[in-house]
Amino acid sequence: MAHVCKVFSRRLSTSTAVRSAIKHVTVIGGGLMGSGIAQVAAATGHDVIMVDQTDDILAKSKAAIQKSLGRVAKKKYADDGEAQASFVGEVMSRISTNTDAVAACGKTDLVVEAIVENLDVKRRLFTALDAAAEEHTIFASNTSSLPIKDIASATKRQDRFGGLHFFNPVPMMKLVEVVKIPETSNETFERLVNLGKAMEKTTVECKDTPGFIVNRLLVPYMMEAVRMLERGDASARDIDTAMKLGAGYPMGPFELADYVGLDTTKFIMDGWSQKYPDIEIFRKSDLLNKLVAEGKFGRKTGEGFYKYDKK
Ligand SMILES: CCCCCCCCCCCCCC(=O)CC(=O)SCCNC(=O)CCNC(=O)[C@H](O)C(C)(C)COP(=O)(O)OP(=O)(O)OC[C@H]1O[C@@H](n2cnc3c(N)ncnc32)[C@H](O)[C@@H]1OP(=O)(O)O
Ligand SMILES: NC(=O)C1=CN([C@@H]2O[C@H](COP(=O)(O)OP(=O)(O)OC[C@H]3O[C@@H](n4cnc5c(N)ncnc54)[C@H](O)[C@@H]3O)[C@@H](O)[C@H]2O)C=CC1
Repeated sequence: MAHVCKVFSRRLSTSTAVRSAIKHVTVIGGGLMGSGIAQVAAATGHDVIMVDQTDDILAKSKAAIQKSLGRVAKKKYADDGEAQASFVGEVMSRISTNTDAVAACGKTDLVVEAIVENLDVKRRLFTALDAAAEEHTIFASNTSSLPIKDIASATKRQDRFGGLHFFNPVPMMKLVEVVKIPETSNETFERLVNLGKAMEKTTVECKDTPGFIVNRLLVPYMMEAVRMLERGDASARDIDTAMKLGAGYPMGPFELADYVGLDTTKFIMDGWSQKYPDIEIFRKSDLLNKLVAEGKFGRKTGEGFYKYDKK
Protein backbone atom coordinates (compact mmCIF):
# COMPACT_ATOMS: atom_id res chain seq x y z
CA MET A 1 0.00 0.00 0.00
CA ALA A 2 2.82 2.37 0.98
CA HIS A 3 4.44 1.78 -2.43
CA VAL A 4 1.19 2.65 -4.23
CA CYS A 5 0.87 5.87 -2.17
CA LYS A 6 4.47 6.84 -2.96
CA VAL A 7 3.96 6.31 -6.69
CA PHE A 8 0.66 8.19 -6.55
CA SER A 9 2.13 11.11 -4.61
CA ARG A 10 5.08 11.33 -7.02
CA ARG A 11 2.69 11.40 -10.00
CA LEU A 12 0.60 14.01 -8.21
CA SER A 13 3.61 16.20 -7.48
CA THR A 14 4.83 15.80 -11.06
CA SER A 15 1.44 16.72 -12.48
CA THR A 16 1.30 19.66 -10.04
CA ALA A 17 4.76 20.75 -11.14
CA VAL A 18 3.73 20.42 -14.77
CA ARG A 19 0.47 22.26 -14.10
CA SER A 20 2.39 25.01 -12.35
CA ALA A 21 5.04 25.34 -15.07
CA ILE A 22 5.45 29.01 -16.01
CA LYS A 23 4.13 29.60 -19.53
CA HIS A 24 3.18 33.28 -19.60
CA VAL A 25 5.73 35.90 -18.55
CA THR A 26 5.19 39.63 -18.10
CA VAL A 27 8.42 41.63 -18.23
CA ILE A 28 8.23 45.13 -16.77
CA GLY A 29 10.97 47.33 -18.25
CA GLY A 30 12.04 46.98 -21.87
CA GLY A 31 15.55 48.35 -21.47
CA LEU A 32 18.87 46.55 -21.78
CA MET A 33 17.84 43.71 -19.49
CA GLY A 34 14.08 43.59 -19.85
CA SER A 35 14.28 43.36 -23.64
CA GLY A 36 16.83 40.55 -23.29
CA ILE A 37 14.69 38.66 -20.79
CA ALA A 38 11.63 39.07 -23.01
CA GLN A 39 13.63 37.87 -26.03
CA VAL A 40 14.98 34.73 -24.36
CA ALA A 41 11.64 33.89 -22.73
CA ALA A 42 9.92 34.14 -26.13
CA ALA A 43 12.70 32.26 -27.92
CA THR A 44 12.22 29.39 -25.46
CA GLY A 45 8.49 29.10 -26.15
CA HIS A 46 6.95 31.38 -23.50
CA ASP A 47 4.22 33.93 -24.21
CA VAL A 48 5.53 37.35 -23.25
CA ILE A 49 4.11 40.77 -22.55
CA MET A 50 6.80 43.44 -22.36
CA VAL A 51 5.89 46.67 -20.54
CA ASP A 52 7.54 50.05 -20.58
CA GLN A 53 6.55 53.66 -20.06
CA THR A 54 5.86 54.75 -23.63
CA ASP A 55 5.10 53.19 -27.01
CA ASP A 56 8.22 54.89 -28.36
CA ILE A 57 10.42 53.11 -25.82
CA LEU A 58 8.67 49.79 -26.56
CA ALA A 59 9.24 50.27 -30.29
CA LYS A 60 12.96 50.72 -29.60
CA SER A 61 12.90 47.65 -27.31
CA LYS A 62 11.32 45.50 -30.04
CA ALA A 63 13.82 46.79 -32.59
CA ALA A 64 16.67 45.82 -30.26
CA ILE A 65 15.17 42.35 -29.82
CA GLN A 66 14.73 41.97 -33.57
CA LYS A 67 18.38 42.96 -34.14
CA SER A 68 19.63 40.55 -31.50
CA LEU A 69 17.48 37.72 -32.84
CA GLY A 70 18.98 38.41 -36.27
CA ARG A 71 22.45 37.75 -34.84
CA VAL A 72 21.23 34.56 -33.13
CA ALA A 73 19.47 33.42 -36.33
CA LYS A 74 22.64 33.85 -38.43
CA LYS A 75 24.45 31.48 -36.08
CA LYS A 76 21.57 28.98 -35.99
CA TYR A 77 20.75 28.89 -39.71
CA ALA A 78 24.00 29.98 -41.43
CA ASP A 79 23.11 31.00 -45.00
CA ASP A 80 19.45 29.98 -44.91
CA GLY A 81 17.82 33.40 -45.05
CA GLU A 82 14.32 31.94 -45.11
CA ALA A 83 14.90 29.89 -41.96
CA GLN A 84 16.45 32.91 -40.27
CA ALA A 85 13.45 35.10 -41.11
CA SER A 86 11.02 32.41 -39.98
CA PHE A 87 12.85 31.99 -36.66
CA VAL A 88 12.89 35.72 -35.96
CA GLY A 89 9.25 36.11 -36.99
CA GLU A 90 8.09 33.24 -34.81
CA VAL A 91 9.88 34.54 -31.71
CA MET A 92 8.68 38.11 -32.25
CA SER A 93 5.10 36.82 -32.62
CA ARG A 94 5.25 35.64 -28.99
CA ILE A 95 6.05 39.13 -27.67
CA SER A 96 3.28 41.67 -27.18
CA THR A 97 3.74 45.06 -25.58
CA ASN A 98 1.79 47.31 -23.25
CA THR A 99 2.39 50.61 -21.49
CA ASP A 100 -0.10 49.66 -18.75
CA ALA A 101 1.75 47.46 -16.25
CA VAL A 102 -1.36 46.71 -14.19
CA ALA A 103 -3.34 45.56 -17.24
CA ALA A 104 -0.38 43.45 -18.39
CA CYS A 105 -0.28 41.55 -15.10
CA GLY A 106 -3.93 40.57 -14.89
CA LYS A 107 -3.41 37.09 -16.36
CA THR A 108 0.19 35.91 -16.14
CA ASP A 109 2.23 33.21 -14.40
CA LEU A 110 5.26 35.39 -13.66
CA VAL A 111 6.07 39.09 -13.48
CA VAL A 112 9.77 39.84 -13.89
CA GLU A 113 10.71 43.42 -13.11
CA ALA A 114 13.71 45.01 -14.85
CA ILE A 115 13.08 48.70 -14.33
CA VAL A 116 15.38 51.41 -13.02
CA GLU A 117 17.62 50.37 -10.09
CA ASN A 118 15.71 52.41 -7.55
CA LEU A 119 14.10 50.82 -4.52
CA ASP A 120 11.20 53.26 -4.16
CA VAL A 121 10.27 52.96 -7.84
CA LYS A 122 10.43 49.16 -7.70
CA ARG A 123 8.36 49.05 -4.50
CA ARG A 124 5.69 51.38 -5.91
CA LEU A 125 5.43 49.22 -9.01
CA PHE A 126 5.04 45.94 -7.13
CA THR A 127 2.49 47.37 -4.71
CA ALA A 128 0.33 48.38 -7.67
CA LEU A 129 0.77 45.01 -9.40
CA ASP A 130 0.06 43.00 -6.23
CA ALA A 131 -3.56 44.13 -6.20
CA ALA A 132 -4.04 43.28 -9.90
CA ALA A 133 -2.24 39.96 -10.33
CA GLU A 134 -3.92 36.59 -9.82
CA GLU A 135 -3.22 34.60 -6.66
CA HIS A 136 -0.94 32.09 -8.44
CA THR A 137 1.23 34.75 -10.11
CA ILE A 138 4.84 34.85 -8.97
CA PHE A 139 6.78 38.13 -8.75
CA ALA A 140 10.53 38.40 -9.36
CA SER A 141 13.04 41.23 -9.54
CA ASN A 142 16.12 41.36 -11.79
CA THR A 143 17.77 43.87 -9.46
CA SER A 144 21.58 43.94 -9.41
CA SER A 145 22.05 45.10 -5.87
CA LEU A 146 18.87 45.79 -3.91
CA PRO A 147 17.69 43.40 -1.18
CA ILE A 148 14.85 41.27 -2.57
CA LYS A 149 13.20 41.41 0.86
CA ASP A 150 13.06 45.22 0.67
CA ILE A 151 11.26 44.98 -2.66
CA ALA A 152 9.02 42.06 -1.72
CA SER A 153 7.83 43.72 1.50
CA ALA A 154 5.88 46.16 -0.67
CA THR A 155 3.51 43.28 -1.49
CA LYS A 156 1.29 40.76 0.27
CA ARG A 157 2.78 37.83 -1.68
CA GLN A 158 6.24 37.42 -0.20
CA ASP A 159 5.76 33.65 -0.37
CA ARG A 160 5.42 34.04 -4.15
CA PHE A 161 8.38 36.47 -4.55
CA GLY A 162 12.00 35.83 -5.50
CA GLY A 163 15.00 37.21 -7.35
CA LEU A 164 15.73 36.23 -10.95
CA HIS A 165 19.06 37.91 -11.68
CA PHE A 166 19.96 37.59 -15.37
CA PHE A 167 23.23 38.76 -16.88
CA ASN A 168 23.96 41.17 -19.72
CA PRO A 169 23.55 40.43 -22.60
CA VAL A 170 20.79 38.01 -21.67
CA PRO A 171 20.83 36.12 -25.01
CA MET A 172 24.53 35.32 -24.51
CA MET A 173 25.08 34.93 -20.76
CA LYS A 174 24.25 31.45 -19.53
CA LEU A 175 23.75 32.28 -15.86
CA VAL A 176 20.72 33.25 -13.85
CA GLU A 177 20.92 33.69 -10.08
CA VAL A 178 17.74 32.53 -8.35
CA VAL A 179 17.36 34.34 -5.02
CA LYS A 180 15.05 33.34 -2.20
CA ILE A 181 13.94 35.30 0.82
CA PRO A 182 12.90 33.43 4.00
CA GLU A 183 9.25 33.76 2.99
CA THR A 184 9.72 32.32 -0.53
CA SER A 185 7.76 29.08 -0.69
CA ASN A 186 9.47 25.93 -1.90
CA GLU A 187 7.00 25.72 -4.81
CA THR A 188 7.81 29.30 -5.87
CA PHE A 189 11.55 28.68 -5.70
CA GLU A 190 11.19 25.45 -7.68
CA ARG A 191 9.10 27.19 -10.34
CA LEU A 192 11.70 29.99 -10.68
CA VAL A 193 14.54 27.48 -11.02
CA ASN A 194 12.52 25.51 -13.57
CA LEU A 195 11.85 28.70 -15.55
CA GLY A 196 15.57 29.49 -15.58
CA LYS A 197 16.25 26.03 -16.95
CA ALA A 198 13.39 26.31 -19.45
CA MET A 199 15.08 29.52 -20.66
CA GLU A 200 18.22 27.40 -21.28
CA LYS A 201 20.14 29.06 -18.45
CA THR A 202 22.29 27.51 -15.76
CA THR A 203 20.75 28.40 -12.42
CA VAL A 204 22.58 29.02 -9.17
CA GLU A 205 20.83 29.49 -5.85
CA CYS A 206 21.72 32.26 -3.44
CA LYS A 207 20.46 33.96 -0.36
CA ASP A 208 19.27 37.56 -0.34
CA THR A 209 22.74 38.98 0.42
CA PRO A 210 24.25 42.15 -1.14
CA GLY A 211 25.02 41.51 -4.80
CA PHE A 212 24.02 37.88 -4.50
CA ILE A 213 27.04 35.94 -5.89
CA VAL A 214 28.49 37.59 -9.02
CA ASN A 215 28.03 41.26 -8.14
CA ARG A 216 29.33 40.70 -4.61
CA LEU A 217 32.63 39.81 -6.27
CA LEU A 218 32.33 42.00 -9.38
CA VAL A 219 31.58 45.33 -7.70
CA PRO A 220 34.73 45.44 -5.52
CA TYR A 221 36.87 44.49 -8.54
CA MET A 222 35.31 47.21 -10.72
CA MET A 223 35.44 49.82 -7.98
CA GLU A 224 39.12 49.02 -7.44
CA ALA A 225 39.63 49.59 -11.17
CA VAL A 226 38.10 53.04 -11.06
CA ARG A 227 40.21 53.95 -7.99
CA MET A 228 43.29 52.87 -9.98
CA LEU A 229 42.22 55.19 -12.79
CA GLU A 230 41.44 58.05 -10.39
CA ARG A 231 44.92 57.70 -8.80
CA GLY A 232 46.52 57.79 -12.25
CA ASP A 233 48.16 54.41 -11.75
CA ALA A 234 47.23 53.35 -15.34
CA SER A 235 44.91 54.34 -18.18
CA ALA A 236 41.43 52.86 -18.63
CA ARG A 237 42.55 51.27 -21.89
CA ASP A 238 45.59 49.64 -20.31
CA ILE A 239 43.60 48.41 -17.32
CA ASP A 240 41.06 46.84 -19.70
CA THR A 241 43.77 45.33 -21.87
CA ALA A 242 45.54 43.96 -18.81
CA MET A 243 42.40 42.26 -17.47
CA LYS A 244 41.49 40.76 -20.88
CA LEU A 245 44.97 39.44 -21.64
CA GLY A 246 46.11 38.83 -18.09
CA ALA A 247 42.94 37.49 -16.48
CA GLY A 248 41.12 36.21 -19.57
CA TYR A 249 38.08 38.42 -19.15
CA PRO A 250 36.03 39.03 -22.34
CA MET A 251 35.78 42.72 -21.41
CA GLY A 252 37.87 44.87 -19.11
CA PRO A 253 36.19 46.75 -16.25
CA PHE A 254 35.68 50.04 -18.10
CA GLU A 255 34.39 48.35 -21.26
CA LEU A 256 32.02 46.39 -19.04
CA ALA A 257 30.85 49.44 -17.11
CA ASP A 258 30.08 51.21 -20.39
CA TYR A 259 28.21 48.07 -21.50
CA VAL A 260 26.20 47.76 -18.29
CA GLY A 261 25.36 51.47 -18.30
CA LEU A 262 27.10 54.04 -16.08
CA ASP A 263 23.70 55.26 -14.88
CA THR A 264 22.91 51.79 -13.52
CA THR A 265 26.38 51.36 -12.02
CA LYS A 266 25.97 54.75 -10.28
CA PHE A 267 22.55 53.74 -8.91
CA ILE A 268 24.12 50.57 -7.54
CA MET A 269 26.99 52.43 -5.88
CA ASP A 270 24.72 55.17 -4.55
CA GLY A 271 22.73 52.47 -2.78
CA TRP A 272 25.67 50.55 -1.38
CA SER A 273 27.67 53.60 -0.29
CA GLN A 274 24.59 54.84 1.57
CA LYS A 275 23.74 51.44 3.09
CA TYR A 276 27.34 50.51 3.97
CA PRO A 277 29.05 53.88 4.73
CA ASP A 278 31.95 52.23 6.55
CA ILE A 279 33.00 50.00 3.64
CA GLU A 280 35.72 51.97 1.84
CA ILE A 281 35.49 50.14 -1.48
CA PHE A 282 31.86 51.22 -1.83
CA ARG A 283 32.73 54.90 -1.38
CA LYS A 284 31.32 56.87 -4.34
CA SER A 285 33.57 57.49 -7.34
CA ASP A 286 33.85 61.19 -8.25
CA LEU A 287 34.87 60.21 -11.79
CA LEU A 288 31.87 57.92 -12.28
CA ASN A 289 29.51 60.53 -10.84
CA LYS A 290 31.02 63.22 -13.10
CA LEU A 291 30.49 61.13 -16.24
CA VAL A 292 26.87 60.41 -15.29
CA ALA A 293 26.24 64.07 -14.44
CA GLU A 294 27.47 64.90 -17.95
CA GLY A 295 24.98 62.41 -19.44
CA LYS A 296 27.73 60.00 -20.42
CA PHE A 297 26.12 56.63 -19.61
CA GLY A 298 28.36 54.47 -21.80
CA ARG A 299 27.26 52.60 -24.93
CA LYS A 300 23.61 53.61 -24.43
CA THR A 301 24.43 57.30 -24.94
CA GLY A 302 27.46 56.91 -27.20
CA GLU A 303 30.02 57.91 -24.59
CA GLY A 304 31.12 56.78 -21.16
CA PHE A 305 34.70 55.93 -20.31
CA TYR A 306 35.04 55.47 -24.08
CA LYS A 307 33.36 57.01 -27.14
CA TYR A 308 31.24 54.78 -29.41
CA ASP A 309 30.13 55.10 -33.03
CA LYS A 310 26.40 55.80 -33.23
CA LYS A 311 24.86 52.58 -34.71
C1 LIG B 1 34.83 50.37 -13.68
C2 LIG B 1 33.97 51.58 -13.59
C3 LIG B 1 33.28 51.75 -12.26
C4 LIG B 1 32.10 50.82 -12.06
C5 LIG B 1 31.62 50.89 -10.67
C6 LIG B 1 30.35 50.15 -10.36
C7 LIG B 1 30.43 48.67 -10.53
C8 LIG B 1 29.07 48.03 -10.59
C9 LIG B 1 29.03 46.90 -11.57
C10 LIG B 1 27.83 46.01 -11.37
C11 LIG B 1 27.29 45.47 -12.67
C12 LIG B 1 25.87 45.16 -12.52
C13 LIG B 1 25.37 44.36 -13.71
C14 LIG B 1 24.72 43.10 -13.23
O1 LIG B 1 23.83 43.13 -12.38
C15 LIG B 1 25.21 41.77 -13.68
C16 LIG B 1 25.81 41.70 -15.05
O2 LIG B 1 25.18 41.52 -16.05
S1 LIG B 1 27.52 41.91 -15.07
C17 LIG B 1 27.89 41.77 -16.77
C18 LIG B 1 28.00 40.35 -17.22
N1 LIG B 1 28.35 40.31 -18.64
C19 LIG B 1 29.63 40.32 -19.06
O3 LIG B 1 30.56 40.26 -18.29
C20 LIG B 1 29.80 40.43 -20.56
C21 LIG B 1 31.25 40.24 -20.95
N2 LIG B 1 31.35 40.36 -22.41
C22 LIG B 1 31.10 39.30 -23.23
O4 LIG B 1 30.72 38.21 -22.84
C23 LIG B 1 31.28 39.57 -24.71
O5 LIG B 1 32.10 40.72 -24.87
C24 LIG B 1 29.93 39.79 -25.46
C25 LIG B 1 29.17 38.49 -25.53
C26 LIG B 1 29.13 40.86 -24.78
C27 LIG B 1 30.22 40.26 -26.89
O6 LIG B 1 30.99 39.26 -27.52
P1 LIG B 1 32.32 39.65 -28.27
O7 LIG B 1 32.92 38.44 -28.85
O8 LIG B 1 33.13 40.46 -27.31
O9 LIG B 1 31.94 40.61 -29.44
P2 LIG B 1 30.78 40.62 -30.50
O10 LIG B 1 29.91 41.80 -30.15
O11 LIG B 1 31.41 40.53 -31.85
O12 LIG B 1 29.86 39.31 -30.33
C28 LIG B 1 30.31 38.05 -30.81
C29 LIG B 1 29.10 37.25 -31.18
O13 LIG B 1 28.29 37.03 -30.04
C30 LIG B 1 26.91 37.15 -30.39
N3 LIG B 1 26.31 38.27 -29.68
C31 LIG B 1 26.95 39.25 -29.01
N4 LIG B 1 26.06 40.07 -28.42
C32 LIG B 1 24.83 39.60 -28.75
C33 LIG B 1 23.49 40.00 -28.45
N5 LIG B 1 23.24 41.06 -27.67
N6 LIG B 1 22.46 39.28 -28.97
C34 LIG B 1 22.70 38.21 -29.75
N7 LIG B 1 23.94 37.76 -30.07
C35 LIG B 1 24.97 38.46 -29.57
C36 LIG B 1 26.84 37.40 -31.87
O14 LIG B 1 26.67 36.22 -32.57
C37 LIG B 1 28.20 38.00 -32.15
O15 LIG B 1 28.60 37.70 -33.46
P3 LIG B 1 28.15 38.74 -34.62
O16 LIG B 1 28.70 38.19 -35.87
O17 LIG B 1 28.73 40.08 -34.24
O18 LIG B 1 26.64 38.77 -34.62
N1 LIG C 1 22.53 46.71 -17.16
C1 LIG C 1 22.98 45.55 -16.72
O1 LIG C 1 24.05 45.07 -17.15
C2 LIG C 1 22.18 44.79 -15.70
C3 LIG C 1 21.14 45.40 -15.01
N2 LIG C 1 20.41 44.67 -14.11
C4 LIG C 1 19.29 45.28 -13.39
O2 LIG C 1 18.15 45.26 -14.25
C5 LIG C 1 17.34 46.42 -14.02
C6 LIG C 1 17.21 47.20 -15.32
O3 LIG C 1 18.49 47.56 -15.74
P1 LIG C 1 18.71 47.99 -17.29
O4 LIG C 1 17.89 47.15 -18.17
O5 LIG C 1 20.18 48.07 -17.50
O6 LIG C 1 18.12 49.48 -17.26
P2 LIG C 1 17.62 50.35 -18.51
O7 LIG C 1 17.75 51.77 -18.08
O8 LIG C 1 18.26 49.89 -19.76
O9 LIG C 1 16.08 49.94 -18.61
C7 LIG C 1 15.16 50.26 -17.59
C8 LIG C 1 13.81 50.39 -18.29
O10 LIG C 1 12.80 50.47 -17.30
C9 LIG C 1 11.85 51.42 -17.73
N3 LIG C 1 11.12 51.86 -16.55
C10 LIG C 1 11.56 52.62 -15.53
N4 LIG C 1 10.59 52.80 -14.62
C11 LIG C 1 9.50 52.11 -15.08
C12 LIG C 1 8.19 51.89 -14.58
N5 LIG C 1 7.81 52.43 -13.42
N6 LIG C 1 7.36 51.13 -15.30
C13 LIG C 1 7.76 50.57 -16.46
N7 LIG C 1 8.99 50.74 -17.00
C14 LIG C 1 9.84 51.50 -16.30
C15 LIG C 1 12.65 52.50 -18.41
O11 LIG C 1 11.84 53.26 -19.29
C16 LIG C 1 13.71 51.67 -19.13
O12 LIG C 1 13.32 51.36 -20.45
C17 LIG C 1 18.03 47.19 -12.89
O13 LIG C 1 17.46 46.80 -11.68
C18 LIG C 1 19.47 46.71 -13.00
O14 LIG C 1 20.16 46.81 -11.77
C19 LIG C 1 20.67 43.34 -13.86
C20 LIG C 1 21.67 42.70 -14.54
C21 LIG C 1 22.52 43.38 -15.48
